[in-house]
Amino acid sequence: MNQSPPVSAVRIAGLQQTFVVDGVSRHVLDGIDLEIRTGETVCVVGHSGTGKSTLLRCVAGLHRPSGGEVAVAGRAVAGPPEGLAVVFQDYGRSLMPWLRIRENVTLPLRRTLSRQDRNARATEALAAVGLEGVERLYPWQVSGGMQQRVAIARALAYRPQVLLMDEPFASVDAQTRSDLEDLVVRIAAESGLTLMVVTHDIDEAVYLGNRVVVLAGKPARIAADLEVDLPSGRDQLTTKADPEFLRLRGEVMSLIRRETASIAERVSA
Ligand SMILES: Nc1ncnc2c1ncn2[C@@H]1O[C@H](COP(=O)(O)OP(=O)(O)OP(=O)(O)O)[C@@H](O)[C@H]1O
Repeated sequence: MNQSPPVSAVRIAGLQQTFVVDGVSRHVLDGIDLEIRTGETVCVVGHSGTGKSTLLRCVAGLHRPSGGEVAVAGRAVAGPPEGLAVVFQDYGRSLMPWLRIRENVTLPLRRTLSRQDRNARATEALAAVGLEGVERLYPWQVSGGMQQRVAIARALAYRPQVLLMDEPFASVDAQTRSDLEDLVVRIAAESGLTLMVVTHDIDEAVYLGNRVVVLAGKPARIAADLEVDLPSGRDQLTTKADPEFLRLRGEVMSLIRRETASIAERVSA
């Protein structure tokens, strides 16, 4: 049988991004080529200010690239693409405090689904993130970790094919962070979602990812694109003690350290 090759969920080719602020131009991304296969989780790490969020925002259609191409599910991105959802770090700003949790989750579905279908989706998505029974509360009546679960539920209720997460767990405590990481691992395995996660945390990147992409340089390029060859049933204790986890973690860390050292050299020169 003649099968056509699967379309990449995300395809980035020759991406350039330059910002001009007060007449001063800053070249942030230089020729980024990246392909994310359907169902894959790709984590993007790099030094602070390297351009990780800029890359994610180009995929989300929130920045217009200065050059190159971005396509989601085979379609060129010219604005927020259909079938794509984003979870940002700051749940405090992404949830509407005057809406109950159920209404926050159903908000993006108002134009497309009946009230009954929206509510069914919300119930299902809130259950998927372990948040039953809080539908009628307001976001400020639940903990920070629960608010971030609501933000994830809202993204899931939309049933995206591609989910982008920008430092999604940076604002929660360490225990909540590992719970949310496990939640994402489970959702990715069960739903077949394609995930792109931007994170500062190297352990998190290796734990969540099928691949870890390291951005480095000014302007930034892809310094490494590493396959994570760890068993899929990941677990905070056994996976993080696996020799392959420790090897990859060390490799990513040394790439980022090398970048930090070269920044320090440039500053002192
Ligand atoms: N809209 C914008 N206008 C001008 N400059 C911008 C804009 N967005 C980002 N930048 C600049 O681009 C560079 C990369 O920013 P970006 O937020 O993508 O980095 P990052 O790697 O995500 O950083 P961090 O890890 O600290 O969040 C920074 O120098 C930032 O000031």
